[in-house]
Amino acid sequence: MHPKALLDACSELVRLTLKFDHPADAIVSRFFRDHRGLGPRERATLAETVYTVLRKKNLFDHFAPSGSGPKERRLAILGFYGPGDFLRSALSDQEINWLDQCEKIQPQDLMDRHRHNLPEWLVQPLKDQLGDGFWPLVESFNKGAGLDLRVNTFKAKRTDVQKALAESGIKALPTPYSPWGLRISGKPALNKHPAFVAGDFEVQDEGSQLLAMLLDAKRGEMVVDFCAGAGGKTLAIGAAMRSTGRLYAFDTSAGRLDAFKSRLARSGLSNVHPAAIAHERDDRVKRLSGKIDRVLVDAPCTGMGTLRRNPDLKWRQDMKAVEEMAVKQTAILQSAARLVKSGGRLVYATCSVLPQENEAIAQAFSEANKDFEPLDVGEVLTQLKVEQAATLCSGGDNGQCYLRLWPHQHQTDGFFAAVWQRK
Ligand SMILES: C[S@@+](CC[C@H](N)C(=O)[O-])C[C@H]1O[C@@H](n2cnc3c(N)ncnc32)[C@H](O)[C@@H]1O
Repeated sequence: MHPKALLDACSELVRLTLKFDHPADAIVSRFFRDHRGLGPRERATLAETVYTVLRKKNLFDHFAPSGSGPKERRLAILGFYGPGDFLRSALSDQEINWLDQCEKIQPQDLMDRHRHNLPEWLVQPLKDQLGDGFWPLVESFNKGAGLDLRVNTFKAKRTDVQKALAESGIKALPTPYSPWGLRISGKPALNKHPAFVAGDFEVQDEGSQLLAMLLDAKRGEMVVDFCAGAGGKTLAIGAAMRSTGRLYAFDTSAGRLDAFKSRLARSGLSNVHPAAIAHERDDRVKRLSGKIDRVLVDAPCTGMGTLRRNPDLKWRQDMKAVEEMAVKQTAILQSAARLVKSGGRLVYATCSVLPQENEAIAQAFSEANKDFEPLDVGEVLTQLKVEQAATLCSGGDNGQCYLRLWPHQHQTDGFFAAVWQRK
């Protein structure tokens, strides 16, 4: 594609994304569907340009007024993903001049808001928790995420998948904490790889793998993944159960559960039972009350731990959304807890880094439900032979009460988890 045409396409995609009426990944996928002639490189340029604009929106909004032409074009120029010469061949002299001026500005000459590129409502909660760690977190949010795989241990061994990938020229190293994980260098296309097609691995962040591990589901048990969505964690739990027992995958979104079906077929698991529920107090939930060995509540959340992948989320939410989410999370956790039988385990998890969606929900639940005894996540992970488990945790007397993963410290998305045992 000619540089001018590619820049025009980038500007159009930036315009569509900045309406914030749909998630950015959905808008990008739709754009690609509507423009089937785009090649892989052009798609990469388009997607990365849009994501850079979303990541650095405060900074680019600060630079844009000194340029000329439609705003989305100025933003696309600033965020353009590709060689500088290629971009400049699409620009007017005036635009080249402006871009040169913008690129000369040093980070130390900028105001904090233009450096952190976060909405104000999100800044203080992060600074309060992290202190000096705030800027390293910001840096990792602005870099994009790596690529982790979870080996389907029901079908394959981690070393064998690693070898199969190496034979195709894909370098994969064992993840530091999850015994199921491989971390890939670069972003190779994997969905046609024979090992993927055979169901030997799934793409899954190492943090998500650790959440599924915390459930410690065993062969033959009755288990519920209460907010199963597209089933990422369900598959990990089903494999841990060696395809035995019964694993219910509940979700209020029938669409997400549908998307799960092809992954489930590939996984080879026969113990998973997806079921759409109307809400958390659905009759199906009532019928299973007190009968379940382990329940995972991977609650809907603001997703503020996933800003490396979903930078649009920070612009599409606010404190009011956090408060509304907390009400929903409390209700779902309370309802899901009724499923757990005496001696059974309950895990509450989010991919948010905000205490309002995490510690606050867990503490309130512990106070209101004295029959649920909080377990130290650090101890649970140590028993599961996860290396350096204590460094993944925070809270409580020994700092090991909750799982607390951070992109800048653990190279995972931001995750939280709390674990209880019913007395
Ligand atoms: C964080 S996502 C789950 C991701 C999924 N566990 C995975 O690993 O791929 C939260 C899910 O909760 C579902 N959800 C929202 N409200 C719910 C409710 N009241 N009961 C059950 N699920 C709900 C959403 O549809 C969404 O799929």
